[in-house]
Amino acid sequence: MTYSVKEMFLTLQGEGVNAGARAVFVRFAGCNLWSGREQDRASAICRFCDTDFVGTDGLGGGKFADAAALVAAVEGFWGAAAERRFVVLTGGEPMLQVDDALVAALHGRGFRIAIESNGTLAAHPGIDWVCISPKAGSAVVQRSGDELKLVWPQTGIDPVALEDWDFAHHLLQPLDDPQAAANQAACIDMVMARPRWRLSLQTHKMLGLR
Ligand SMILES: C[S@@+](CC[C@H](N)C(=O)[O-])C[C@H]1O[C@@H](n2cnc3c(N)ncnc32)[C@H](O)[C@@H]1O
Ligand SMILES: Nc1nc2[nH]cc(C(=O)O)c2c(=O)[nH]1
Ligand code: SF4
Ligand SMILES: [Mg+2]
Repeated sequence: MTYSVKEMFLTLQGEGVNAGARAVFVRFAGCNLWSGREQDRASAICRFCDTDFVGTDGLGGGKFADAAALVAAVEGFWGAAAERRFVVLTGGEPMLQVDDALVAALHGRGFRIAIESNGTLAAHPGIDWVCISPKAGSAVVQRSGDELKLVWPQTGIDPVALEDWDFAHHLLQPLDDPQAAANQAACIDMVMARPRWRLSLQTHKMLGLR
């Protein structure tokens, strides 16, 4: 199938348990919880998105005719080195496009595959690191994985109710909005009160990385 990719880049994973790891990011175009148009934000299910995922016009983006073409581009960003090949599939909502052919082709070139997903679609079973970030008002079907990364505070979600979801790590990531400082304080308070959770910071934003 043809994959629509907004942008692709080599950076450090900024968030979550893998923060600091060198990774190729593939940002798929499109999401099922917001059109991506500002005029639709107030009526969207997910209203706090910090990302432009509309179209295929970003750096490294485009339409890739098949999995082999997409993986060749990923490999181009990574370079020849064989050690610890790591790709993060994000978006937009990557599970709208990730399929058997892409997972097999990435594994065939030695990549460990992580996904950043809103959890409303089942994660592909071949993915090596599943990060799910639930959104209030959506039906989360993927309730197991490697890390649950809740953007917090978020009206309509109680973190305590997510503590028994089957994830190896439960993370709170401060909502990046004009109240960022208060949001960070709220996350710290929650982690101090409930040690199941730990703090995830968007370190790429602090470092000026993509
Ligand atoms: C842009 S989303 C793409 C992947 C997928 N659609 C999702 O929501 O998980 C990547 C990550 O950024 C987080 N995120 C989006 N907007 C944010 C914001 N304003 N502050 C903090 N994290 C945010 C999401 O919750 C998710 O963990
Ligand atoms: N460096 C970096 N780390 C990230 N972790 C999750 C991201 C995302 O937008 O999915 C992201 C991103 O956009 N950049
Ligand atoms: S689900 Fe993810 S990509 Fe979609 S609007 Fe929300 S944060 Fe953005
Ligand atoms: Mg991001």
